[in-house]
Amino acid sequence: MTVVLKAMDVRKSVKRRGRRGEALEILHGIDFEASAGEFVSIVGPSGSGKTTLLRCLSGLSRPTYGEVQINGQTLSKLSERKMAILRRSTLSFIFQSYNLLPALPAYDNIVLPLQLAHQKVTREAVQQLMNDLQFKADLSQLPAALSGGEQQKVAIARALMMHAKVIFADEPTGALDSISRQVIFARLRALADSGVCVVMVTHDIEQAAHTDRAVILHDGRIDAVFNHPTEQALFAAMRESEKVAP
Ligand SMILES: Nc1ncnc2c1ncn2[C@@H]1O[C@H](COP(=O)(O)OP(=O)(O)OP(=O)(O)O)[C@@H](O)[C@H]1O
Repeated sequence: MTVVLKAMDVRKSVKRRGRRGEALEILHGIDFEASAGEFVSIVGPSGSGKTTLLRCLSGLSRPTYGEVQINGQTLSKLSERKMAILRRSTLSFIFQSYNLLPALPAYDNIVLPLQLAHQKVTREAVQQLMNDLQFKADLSQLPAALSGGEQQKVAIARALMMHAKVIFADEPTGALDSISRQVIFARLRALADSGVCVVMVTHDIEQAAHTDRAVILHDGRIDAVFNHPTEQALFAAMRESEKVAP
């Protein structure tokens, strides 16, 4: 399998407010690899650094130390322009907070990245995908008129339409009912099976157990890695380091 994503000794510090700029290290040296066709989950307790890691891996945030490579390109060495091209051509993001543009109807939110990347898209293709995702609302609505789950589906559709080679997803099904959760998860699973590299942050151990590899994060460090994880193994590992109540 071709490695498409590689992180070497990634550290991330932030400046703490009101503490004379004192730095707080959130990630303490993360090594990570993911290949084409691999579905990797990142799990761990709240505050363990999952979102921070995903942002560093995806180039949305610059590590303080160490480096991230996507398709052999070191992100910190890319110009803004080259990074923008890489984002448009190769990467897709599903954010925890949806990141929809409030002034644009749902449909426009979905197709905007495609239009920016000069890719063709038809209303039928978008409607078909939304039907598959069991999106029942009107695509001409503004995000504010949609429920949290519907907004999440719009954000997911926007990412899926891009035909990206690497998908970064932060709690992509957090706002969804259980049927929708399964539908979206199955979609991501199928994309990975077709050769896409999917990296997903999740609190859902059941879902993580259906990914190819689960990385457990604890206090900004990788605590354990499971290839072909099982729910039992993941729960045991989380308990082991007192991350979930027994
Ligand atoms: N910009 C920032 N300034 C200060 N602290 C931050 C900043 N970003 C993240 N943190 C802290 O770093 C830690 C890790 O945050 P992060 O959001 O990565 O955790 P997480 O594992 O994704 O949590 P959750 O599961 O709750 O989403 C938290 O303690 C958070 O408060």
